[in-house]
Amino acid sequence: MDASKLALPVGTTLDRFIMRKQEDFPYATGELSQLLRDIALAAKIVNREINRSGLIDIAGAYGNQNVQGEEQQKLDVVANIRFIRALRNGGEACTIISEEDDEAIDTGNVQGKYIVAIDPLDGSSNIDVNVSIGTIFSVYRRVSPTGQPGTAADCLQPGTHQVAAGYVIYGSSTMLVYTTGNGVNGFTYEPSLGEFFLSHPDIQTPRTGTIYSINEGSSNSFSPGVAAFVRHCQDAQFSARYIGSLVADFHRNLLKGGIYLYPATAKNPAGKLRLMYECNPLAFIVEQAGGRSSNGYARTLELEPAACHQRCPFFIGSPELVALAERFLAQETVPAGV
Ligand SMILES: O=P(O)(O)OC[C@H]1O[C@](O)(COP(=O)(O)O)[C@@H](O)[C@@H]1O
Ligand SMILES: [Mg+2]
Ligand SMILES: [Mg+2]
Repeated sequence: MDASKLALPVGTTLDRFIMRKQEDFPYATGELSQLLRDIALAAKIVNREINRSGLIDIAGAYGNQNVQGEEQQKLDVVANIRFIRALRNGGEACTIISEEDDEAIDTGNVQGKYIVAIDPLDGSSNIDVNVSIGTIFSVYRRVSPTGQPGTAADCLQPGTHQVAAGYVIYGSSTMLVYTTGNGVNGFTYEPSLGEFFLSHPDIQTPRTGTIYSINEGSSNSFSPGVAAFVRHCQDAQFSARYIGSLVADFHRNLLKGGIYLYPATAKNPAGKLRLMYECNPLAFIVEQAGGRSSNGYARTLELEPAACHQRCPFFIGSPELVALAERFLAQETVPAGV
């Protein structure tokens, strides 16, 4: 009997993978690696709270509205506290842009070189009904000198300046998927060992697919181009899949091929999703996996942010499907201001 068969390797931990990747960058100083570890630690704690959210008094509304005018759920607030605390204690982030905070947060880490934009809990409408939810994060290097708090210029950088981006999906299993601009890798959480293990190396998204994800409840106010594209998907007998948690819809389509669309609608004339901590990080990931992302006209990563919580229309997924949707929109007259 080959003894090694008795103790099969458990795999590559996230920590070890981060360290190995750091070696790819001769001038790396370990700060970005530490920041990614800080995010992973907070994700483990939030995962524990999500898994037992039905048992502890963590369900339901918190009783406040965030800057978006959305009712904050208790888990939105808990996740926000956990990630901010981990990033503040970790010392690498000087400023945090969070969906749940009106203003950018000065962490006090004046030597910190990084800005983190974060959606602490994505898919809030699905929190209390045991449907997959997530966390989305984006990392930029500051442009202002260290030794002082981060500035507005540090916060409002286009997506092309991201040095890392990722998401955590709290689903049937918990996964962390991230990129530092060197491919996309996915790690599955093993709760009994408290470790993320490499489970999805070098993710590549299929060039096309037969899944489309859009809230058809808003179809009355879809632009003619969006309506025509949705009809095309229906005529082609694509599968309509819409969980209502961006992270979960994006993750499925990333692995299987497909397109997620959140266009401008009467209810959300500028789109619903936020450029800095929802669209840019997922656009960085999808492009690193061979996919495509735009606002229907311009590449998401090249959009110039004017405000931390600005929204934008979002088309993301398999490159051929997103390009096709853009062609349908191009046949429309371009609405003013897009
Ligand atoms: O209910 P709608 O309008 O379809 O919107 C669903 C979308 O809104 C979101 O819930 C917005 O994110 P938050 O939950 O972080 O606010 C996305 O996850 C999801 O894709
Ligand atoms: Mg969100
Ligand atoms: Mg959120």
